[in-house]
Amino acid sequence: MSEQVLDFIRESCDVQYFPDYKKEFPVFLEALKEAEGVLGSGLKFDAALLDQVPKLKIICNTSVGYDNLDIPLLKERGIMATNTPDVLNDTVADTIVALMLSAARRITELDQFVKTGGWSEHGFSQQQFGVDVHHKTLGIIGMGGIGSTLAKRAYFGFDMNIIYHNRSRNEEAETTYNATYCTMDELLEQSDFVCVMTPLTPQTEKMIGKRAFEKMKKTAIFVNAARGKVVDEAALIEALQSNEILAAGLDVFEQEPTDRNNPLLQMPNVVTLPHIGSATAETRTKMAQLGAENVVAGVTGGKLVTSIY
Ligand SMILES: NC(=O)c1ccc[n+]([C@@H]2O[C@H](COP(=O)([O-])OP(=O)(O)OC[C@H]3O[C@@H](n4cnc5c(N)ncnc54)[C@H](O)[C@@H]3O)[C@@H](O)[C@H]2O)c1
Ligand SMILES: O=C(O)[C@H](O)CO
Repeated sequence: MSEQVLDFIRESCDVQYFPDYKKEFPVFLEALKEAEGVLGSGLKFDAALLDQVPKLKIICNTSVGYDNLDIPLLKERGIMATNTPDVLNDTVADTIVALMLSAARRITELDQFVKTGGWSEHGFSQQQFGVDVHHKTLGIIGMGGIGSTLAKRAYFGFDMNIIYHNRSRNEEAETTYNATYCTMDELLEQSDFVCVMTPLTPQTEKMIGKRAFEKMKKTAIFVNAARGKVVDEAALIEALQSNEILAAGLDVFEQEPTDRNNPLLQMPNVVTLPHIGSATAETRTKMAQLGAENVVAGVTGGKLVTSIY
């Protein structure tokens, strides 16, 4: 949270700032007991915690995903909740393109090859060729804000054929990026790149599992920048180990931070990132500012900018 954003909130509210609330949870909890609003990322409130914070009117998530929040419980308690949609679409879509390119062109693997002397010792061989991204078929599961921003880059920047699966048709993506709606099975069977971009919900949890990987092409590259739990990670590991798919680009994992012994971290054909989809200085500032506007509105009785319900 930048001083600028904190100052914006301070114009209307008393602020107590915890750069890492988990490290000083008892002090944070004491502050929370008096709080009318809370702003942060990954905050979790169960019934027992809510019982201790009677003045709380609003929880502002500084992320677009809000699977950390128990929405039915918050509604029942009359507590408002907000997230940060749209301001991060471009940055997250850029990250996904980076994962696609890195996995297809073996960028991180070859970076290590050069830096550890492999190139000078052994030279470059055709076994190290990658595969093209341009003119391939990109399947997007979850054609929302980020999915359609990715479609734009893939269609205009890489001449890709866009197919998608979503809860409902996205007419803008169909007309602007020539995206074709298809069933999940059709998408899995036809895509060269499968990118999942849905929220984590009871319906999407482990949505991509053994059966889905079996449906994919053997040459498919799987990219997940949504939430780790949308994928059955054991099935992903198995699919990579048995060459059911070619490679993967992952920004998110079932457990974060990932366990050092997670087999995905040992695979040269898997590109990993530490959940940094939106992590640029510019975008994180926009997300914090949007959260700040919401928290001020919630505490002072104003109109919320991006209410979840
Ligand atoms: N890696 C990161 O840093 C990062 C950054 C931003 C968002 N995310 C994740 O990405 C998710 C999507 O973000 P967004 O801003 O595009 O959200 P969004 O709400 O704009 O889009 C999500 C899309 O998924 C679709 N969807 C939901 N359930 C579905 C289902 N069962 N089957 C098919 N489609 C379904 C929705 O209809 C919607 O079109 C977030 O909820 C968050 O979990 C991750
Ligand atoms: O949901 C989100 O916004 C990301 O995961 C965190 O930036």
